[in-house]
Amino acid sequence: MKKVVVALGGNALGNNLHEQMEAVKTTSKAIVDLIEEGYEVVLSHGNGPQSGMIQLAMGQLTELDPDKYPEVPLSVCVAMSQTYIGYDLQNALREELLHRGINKPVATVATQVVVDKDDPAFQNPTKPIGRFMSKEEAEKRAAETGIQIMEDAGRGYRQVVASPRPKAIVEEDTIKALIDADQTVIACGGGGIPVTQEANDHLKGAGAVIDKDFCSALLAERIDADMLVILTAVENVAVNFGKPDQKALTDVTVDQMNQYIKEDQFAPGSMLPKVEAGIQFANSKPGRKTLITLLEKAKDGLAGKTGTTIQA
Ligand SMILES: Nc1ncnc2c1ncn2[C@@H]1O[C@H](COP(=O)(O)OP(=O)(O)O)[C@@H](O)[C@H]1O
Ligand SMILES: NC(=O)OP(=O)(O)O
Repeated sequence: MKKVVVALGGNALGNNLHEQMEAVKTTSKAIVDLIEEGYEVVLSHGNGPQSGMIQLAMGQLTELDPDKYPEVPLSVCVAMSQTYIGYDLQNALREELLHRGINKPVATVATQVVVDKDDPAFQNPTKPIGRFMSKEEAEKRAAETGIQIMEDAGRGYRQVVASPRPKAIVEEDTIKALIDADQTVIACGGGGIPVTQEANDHLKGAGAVIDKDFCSALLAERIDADMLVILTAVENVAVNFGKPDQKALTDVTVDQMNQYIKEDQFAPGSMLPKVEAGIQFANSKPGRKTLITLLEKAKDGLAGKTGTTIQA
């Protein structure tokens, strides 16, 4: 049986609970299609919009009464987003599996991911989170609250936070045990809850949002997956993206992708981390491949009919 890690884009999960509950229905159909095809699927997901939404909501409580509601660290907002999204996803998957007569338990693992406290990313925030804003609104919020902002792939302005590289998955053995028990696992949501290793076995929450594509690549390596499948809002990675001569990429080697990176073909904070994570996984062992495509095209992409495939 082919083992695949499917990384689901946070921007495809909707901007509120209602949108998310609708989105996970479509997602579940696409994922159960793969399970029916015989793939062993491990699911991860983004949380960019959701972690920002939770941080904003928690911040409003603090503004109301800082003594009663002290500031909630970003690591806790990420933990909340894992359960907020995992809960909806696991319920929708459970329902879709049962409707198709497949008796397969689904579980979300609250996953902590170790980052290096000296990671230079802590000094250079690049991860867009929360809602999209106009330039004027973003600049006003930055001046009022001290947040850092960045233009996000032609879609508007967003807050940016530190995004250190994932080094180790604390709950790796739990995830493997659930896979071995033939359960469908949702893990490393939102790139994992960022923690640093401290003295006396203590794990301390870090103020960051790990890129879920890098974390999914690490997860895929650690569970010895055959393929990393990154599902996002475009069917193909493109060169000259957004320009009249835009060209979709289909089968690309790691060397070609590295050349395109040198040419600045992929936007930082959106497509660049996907391509870099895809290269990392494809390079980690002979035969491993990464597919980047649309959620609705996952089945066709795995059948080699569409999407962008990266291999060494
Ligand atoms: N070269 C490129 N090719 C395709 N898409 C690109 C490229 N550069 C930037 N993008 C943008 O990246 C987006 C995917 O990133 P993002 O929305 O952050 O991912 P996620 O689905 O994980 O939330 C695409 O929808 C597209 O707007
Ligand atoms: N954590 C993360 O990478 O989320 P998005 O995919 O939603 O940006």
